Amino acid sequence: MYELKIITHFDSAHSLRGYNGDCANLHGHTWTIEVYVEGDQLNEIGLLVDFKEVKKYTNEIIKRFDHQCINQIPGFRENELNPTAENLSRYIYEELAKLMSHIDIQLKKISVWESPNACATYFPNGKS
Ligand SMILES: Nc1nc2c(c(=O)[nH]1)N=C([C@H](O)[C@H](O)COP(=O)(O)OP(=O)(O)OP(=O)(O)O)CN2
Ligand SMILES: [Zn+2]
Repeated sequence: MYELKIITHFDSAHSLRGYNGDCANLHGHTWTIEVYVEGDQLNEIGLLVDFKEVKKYTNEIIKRFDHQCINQIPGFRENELNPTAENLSRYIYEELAKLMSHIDIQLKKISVWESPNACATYFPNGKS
Protein backbone atom coordinates (compact mmCIF):
# COMPACT_ATOMS: atom_id res chain seq x y z
CA MET A 1 0.00 0.00 0.00
CA TYR A 2 1.01 3.60 -0.49
CA GLU A 3 -0.02 6.51 1.68
CA LEU A 4 0.21 10.10 0.46
CA LYS A 5 -0.28 13.24 2.49
CA ILE A 6 -0.77 16.83 1.46
CA ILE A 7 -0.80 19.78 3.84
CA THR A 8 -2.61 23.05 3.38
CA HIS A 9 -3.60 26.02 5.53
CA PHE A 10 -6.33 28.57 5.97
CA ASP A 11 -6.98 31.47 8.32
CA SER A 12 -10.31 31.84 10.02
CA ALA A 13 -12.04 32.79 13.22
CA HIS A 14 -14.38 30.77 15.38
CA SER A 15 -15.96 30.68 18.81
CA LEU A 16 -16.98 27.51 20.61
CA ARG A 17 -20.62 27.50 21.69
CA GLY A 18 -21.13 26.12 25.19
CA TYR A 19 -17.40 26.21 26.00
CA ASN A 20 -16.57 27.15 29.56
CA GLY A 21 -13.55 29.38 28.95
CA ASP A 22 -12.03 31.93 26.63
CA CYS A 23 -12.46 29.74 23.54
CA ALA A 24 -16.11 30.76 23.71
CA ASN A 25 -14.91 34.21 22.60
CA LEU A 26 -14.34 34.94 18.94
CA HIS A 27 -10.67 34.20 18.14
CA GLY A 28 -8.61 33.20 15.14
CA HIS A 29 -6.27 30.45 14.03
CA THR A 30 -4.08 29.62 11.11
CA TRP A 31 -5.51 26.15 10.63
CA THR A 32 -3.38 23.40 9.15
CA ILE A 33 -5.14 20.61 7.29
CA GLU A 34 -3.51 17.29 6.54
CA VAL A 35 -5.15 15.04 3.96
CA TYR A 36 -4.14 11.39 3.80
CA VAL A 37 -5.02 9.14 0.87
CA GLU A 38 -4.07 5.54 0.25
CA GLY A 39 -4.10 2.93 -2.48
CA ASP A 40 -1.97 0.25 -4.06
CA GLN A 41 -2.17 0.89 -7.78
CA LEU A 42 0.35 3.29 -9.28
CA ASN A 43 -0.20 4.73 -12.72
CA GLU A 44 2.21 4.27 -15.64
CA ILE A 45 4.50 7.04 -14.38
CA GLY A 46 4.54 5.82 -10.79
CA LEU A 47 1.97 8.10 -9.15
CA LEU A 48 -0.79 6.90 -6.86
CA VAL A 49 -2.48 10.21 -7.57
CA ASP A 50 -1.02 13.59 -8.43
CA PHE A 51 -0.48 15.65 -5.25
CA LYS A 52 -1.78 18.59 -7.28
CA GLU A 53 -5.13 16.85 -7.79
CA VAL A 54 -5.57 16.14 -4.08
CA LYS A 55 -4.64 19.77 -3.29
CA LYS A 56 -7.10 21.04 -5.88
CA TYR A 57 -10.05 19.17 -4.34
CA THR A 58 -8.99 20.04 -0.81
CA ASN A 59 -8.79 23.71 -1.69
CA GLU A 60 -12.33 23.56 -3.11
CA ILE A 61 -13.50 22.72 0.39
CA ILE A 62 -11.28 24.93 2.48
CA LYS A 63 -11.84 28.07 0.43
CA ARG A 64 -15.25 28.12 2.16
CA PHE A 65 -13.41 28.79 5.43
CA ASP A 66 -10.52 31.05 4.47
CA HIS A 67 -10.78 34.54 6.00
CA GLN A 68 -14.27 33.77 7.28
CA CYS A 69 -15.87 33.28 10.65
CA ILE A 70 -16.60 29.56 10.70
CA ASN A 71 -19.65 30.08 12.93
CA GLN A 72 -21.31 31.86 9.99
CA ILE A 73 -20.67 29.13 7.43
CA PRO A 74 -23.58 26.82 6.57
CA GLY A 75 -23.17 23.66 8.60
CA PHE A 76 -21.59 25.50 11.55
CA ARG A 77 -24.24 28.06 12.40
CA GLU A 78 -26.39 28.12 15.53
CA ASN A 79 -28.04 24.70 16.02
CA GLU A 80 -25.61 23.11 13.56
CA LEU A 81 -22.10 21.76 14.19
CA ASN A 82 -19.97 23.50 16.78
CA PRO A 83 -16.78 24.61 14.97
CA THR A 84 -14.40 22.38 16.92
CA ALA A 85 -11.35 20.81 15.33
CA GLU A 86 -13.11 17.44 15.64
CA ASN A 87 -16.21 18.60 13.75
CA LEU A 88 -14.11 20.35 11.11
CA SER A 89 -12.06 17.21 10.49
CA ARG A 90 -15.17 15.12 9.93
CA TYR A 91 -16.84 17.80 7.79
CA ILE A 92 -13.76 18.11 5.56
CA TYR A 93 -13.47 14.31 5.34
CA GLU A 94 -17.07 13.87 4.23
CA GLU A 95 -17.05 16.77 1.76
CA LEU A 96 -13.74 15.69 0.25
CA ALA A 97 -14.79 12.06 0.01
CA LYS A 98 -17.76 13.19 -2.10
CA LEU A 99 -15.56 15.35 -4.36
CA MET A 100 -13.02 12.57 -4.87
CA SER A 101 -15.51 9.72 -5.25
CA HIS A 102 -14.73 9.38 -8.97
CA ILE A 103 -11.01 8.86 -8.31
CA ASP A 104 -9.79 5.34 -7.66
CA ILE A 105 -8.06 6.07 -4.35
CA GLN A 106 -9.23 5.95 -0.76
CA LEU A 107 -9.44 9.04 1.41
CA LYS A 108 -7.92 7.76 4.66
CA LYS A 109 -8.10 10.54 7.23
CA ILE A 110 -8.13 14.27 7.83
CA SER A 111 -6.16 16.02 10.54
CA VAL A 112 -7.02 19.55 11.60
CA TRP A 113 -4.44 21.50 13.58
CA GLU A 114 -5.65 24.57 15.44
CA SER A 115 -2.12 25.37 16.53
CA PRO A 116 1.25 23.59 16.34
CA ASN A 117 0.29 21.84 19.58
CA ALA A 118 -3.33 20.78 19.12
CA CYS A 119 -4.80 18.52 16.46
CA ALA A 120 -7.95 16.44 15.83
CA THR A 121 -8.13 13.65 13.27
CA TYR A 122 -11.17 12.02 11.68
CA PHE A 123 -11.12 8.65 9.99
CA PRO A 124 -14.06 6.34 9.35
CA ASN A 125 -14.61 3.54 11.86
CA GLY A 126 -12.25 0.63 11.35
CA LYS A 127 -9.53 2.70 9.63
CA SER A 128 -6.52 4.42 11.12
N1 LIG B 1 -10.90 18.87 21.83
C1 LIG B 1 -10.88 20.18 21.55
N2 LIG B 1 -10.50 21.03 22.48
C2 LIG B 1 -10.45 22.33 22.19
C3 LIG B 1 -10.79 22.79 20.92
C4 LIG B 1 -11.21 21.86 19.94
O1 LIG B 1 -11.54 22.20 18.80
N3 LIG B 1 -11.23 20.57 20.30
N4 LIG B 1 -10.70 24.11 20.63
C5 LIG B 1 -10.30 24.98 21.52
C6 LIG B 1 -10.15 26.41 21.13
O2 LIG B 1 -10.58 26.62 19.82
C7 LIG B 1 -8.75 27.02 21.31
O3 LIG B 1 -8.52 28.08 20.39
C8 LIG B 1 -7.63 26.10 21.13
O4 LIG B 1 -7.12 25.91 22.39
P1 LIG B 1 -5.57 25.65 22.66
O5 LIG B 1 -5.04 24.55 21.85
O6 LIG B 1 -5.51 25.49 24.10
O7 LIG B 1 -4.91 26.95 22.09
P2 LIG B 1 -4.11 28.07 22.80
O8 LIG B 1 -3.48 28.87 21.73
O9 LIG B 1 -4.99 28.79 23.75
O10 LIG B 1 -2.97 27.27 23.53
P3 LIG B 1 -2.40 27.42 24.99
O11 LIG B 1 -1.26 26.45 25.00
O12 LIG B 1 -3.51 27.00 25.92
O13 LIG B 1 -2.01 28.84 25.14
C9 LIG B 1 -9.99 24.60 22.91
N5 LIG B 1 -10.08 23.22 23.14
ZN1 LIG C 1 -9.96 28.09 18.62
